[in-house]
This record gives sequence, structure tokens and C-alpha cells, in this order.
Amino acid sequence: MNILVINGPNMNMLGIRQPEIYGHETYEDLKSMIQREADALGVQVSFFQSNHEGALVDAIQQAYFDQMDGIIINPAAYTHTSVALLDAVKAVGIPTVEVHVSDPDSREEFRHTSYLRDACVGTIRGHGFAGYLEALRLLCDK
Ligand SMILES: O=C1C[C@@](O)(C(=O)O)C[C@@H](O)[C@@H]1O
Repeated sequence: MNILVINGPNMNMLGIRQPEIYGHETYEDLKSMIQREADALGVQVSFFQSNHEGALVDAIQQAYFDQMDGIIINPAAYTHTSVALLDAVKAVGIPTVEVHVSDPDSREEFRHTSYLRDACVGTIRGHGFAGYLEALRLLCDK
């Protein structure tokens, strides 16, 4: 089983950006944590992070051509704005889980909308980095 983990803008700044919301651990720490869980589950994971919307669309499309079995995506701020990412997830038809470190629904009003939610098989919000591990297990169960 091959899973692609996609992170959107500013997720490379984990550990630096608003630690009171996102914690002190870094993007590298996040990748290591996911890799350990993937090893335990016996699944292959690969990682992609970009601050650019088009690059994220390209990564979702590439997942189709690479015959990935699942996608875990934290679209970060693009969650709340991007029809292009919604269309990409719908286009590839790969089971996708949306993850957020914080719970956007309990933050500012503009974070309450997720363009991607309806196209995803699940959404995990507010469980910190553990949310990515839950997403991995969810995709394995499917
Ligand atoms: O960049 C992010 C991160 C986020 O997706 C999260 O993981 O909690 C929540 C988004 O609202 C925000 O723009």
C-alpha cells in the first residue's frame, strides 16, 4: 500500500509558526512520526510539502499516475479557499483524508469552510500530529 502525505503552505514552518497552536515539533519531526507508524503498519509513505497551490494540484495528479492507494492532505490555508484542490482530489478518485493539526472549526470564522471536506473519506481536526497517524490507520482499514 502506497500513501502520499501532502502538506500545504507554512507547514514547513512547524515548530516556528505559532507554537501555541501548532506545537514545538518541526515538519521533520512530523515526517519521522508518520514514517514510524507507516513502518509499523507495513505501508509505504512518501511526503510532499509546498507553499504553492499549483504545485499541490500537480502532486495530487501525480499520485494518480504513480497509482497511489491513498492521500493524506493538510491543505493548510488552501483548505478555506481552493476549488482547484477540491477538483484535483475529485479528479484522481484516490481515497483522501483531510487532516488539520488544530481544529479550524473552533478558530476564526473564515477557517470554518473546507472546500475539500466533501471530497474526502474523512476529516481529522484538532488532534495535533497524531491526526496524521489516525488518517494513516483509517486509510489502511479501508
Ligand atoms: O495553515 C493552517 C494549518 C491548518 O490546516 C491546521 O493544520 O490546523 C489549519 C488552517 O486553518 C491553517 O491555515
